[in-house]
Amino acid sequence: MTNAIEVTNLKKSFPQFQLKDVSFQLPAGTIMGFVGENGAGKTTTIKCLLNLLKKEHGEIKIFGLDHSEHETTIKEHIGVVFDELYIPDTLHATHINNILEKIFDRWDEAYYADLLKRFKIPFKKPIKQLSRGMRMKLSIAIALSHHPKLLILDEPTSGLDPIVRDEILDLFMEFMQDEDNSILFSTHITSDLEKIADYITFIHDGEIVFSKNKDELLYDYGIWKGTIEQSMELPEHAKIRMRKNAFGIEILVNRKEVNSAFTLDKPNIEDIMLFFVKGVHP
Ligand SMILES: Nc1ncnc2c1ncn2[C@@H]1O[C@H](COP(=O)(O)OP(=O)(O)OP(=O)(O)O)[C@@H](O)[C@H]1O
Repeated sequence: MTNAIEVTNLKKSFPQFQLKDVSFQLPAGTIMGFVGENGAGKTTTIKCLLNLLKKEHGEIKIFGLDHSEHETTIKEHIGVVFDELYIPDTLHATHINNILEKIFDRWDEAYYADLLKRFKIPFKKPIKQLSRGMRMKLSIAIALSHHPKLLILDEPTSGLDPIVRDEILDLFMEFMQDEDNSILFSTHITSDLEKIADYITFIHDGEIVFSKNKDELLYDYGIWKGTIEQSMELPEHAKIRMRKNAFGIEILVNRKEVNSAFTLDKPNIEDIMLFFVKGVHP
C-alpha cells in the first residue's frame, strides 16, 4: 500500500513550543484522525504539510513527492478545510466558483453547484451572512469540487450541531468510495473518529504519542479498576498509565499482557487520550 502522507522527523520551533521529531504515515485509501488537546501542535503540523509554515527539519512527502519541491502539483490534488473560511466575507458562493475555476484545472462547476444545493447554501448571499455551519459546509464544498485525492481537514466539524456533523461525515464517507482517496482529519470530537477513522494519531505537547490502527488501538488497551493494593497483582510491564478517582485507581493496561482472569473495561479514544495526558506512570 502506498502512503498519501509520509512525515519523518518533522521539527518546527516557536519561542514557547516545538514539534519534536513528528513522524507518521497515512496509507492511501484510509482516514486518519489527528487528535490532541488545545495547543498540542495539530495545526502547526498541518501548516507544515501544506508548506504554509516552513519546517526546520525532517521530510514530508505527499503522494510520494516532496511537499515543497512539488507543491503546485500536489495542491492540485489536495482539498483543505480549516476551522474558518479564509475568504473575504463579502464574496458569495458564485464569486468563489468564478475564482476557483481559473485556479484549479479540475474544478467541477456542476459538482460544486450540486453540493451547494444539497447543503442548502444560497448561491448569492455574502459569506458574512452565512451561519457557522453553512460556512463550514461551503468550505467543504470548495475543498471537494476539484476532485482531490486527499482531504486535509483541521477541525472541520468543531462548533457544529450533531445533525450537520453527521451530514458532513456522510460526505466524507462518499468521498472515500474512491478507494485511492484519503483523509487526514484533526478534531477534538473523538466520537466522529470512532465512526469513520481507520487510524488515530495522537500528538501531545509537540510529540507523537502513538499513530495506530483504530481497531487495534481500542483492542490493545484495557482499563483496570481497583485499589492500589489490588493493583499489585497486575504485571508491572502491562501497566501504561494510572489515574486516581474517587473510588480508587484506574490503570490503562496492555490487554495482551494481562491474564484473562482480570476484568478490563473497553476504553474509547477519549479515555486513552486522558490517560496519556492526565495519568502518571504507575
Ligand atoms: N505563529 C506562531 N508563533 C508562535 N507560537 C505559535 C504560532 N503558531 C502556533 N504557536 C504555538 O504553537 C503551539 C501549538 O499550536 P497549534 O495551533 O499547532 O495547536 P493545535 O493542536 O492545533 O491546537 P488547537 O486544538 O487549539 O487548535 C501553541 O502553543 C501555539 O501558541
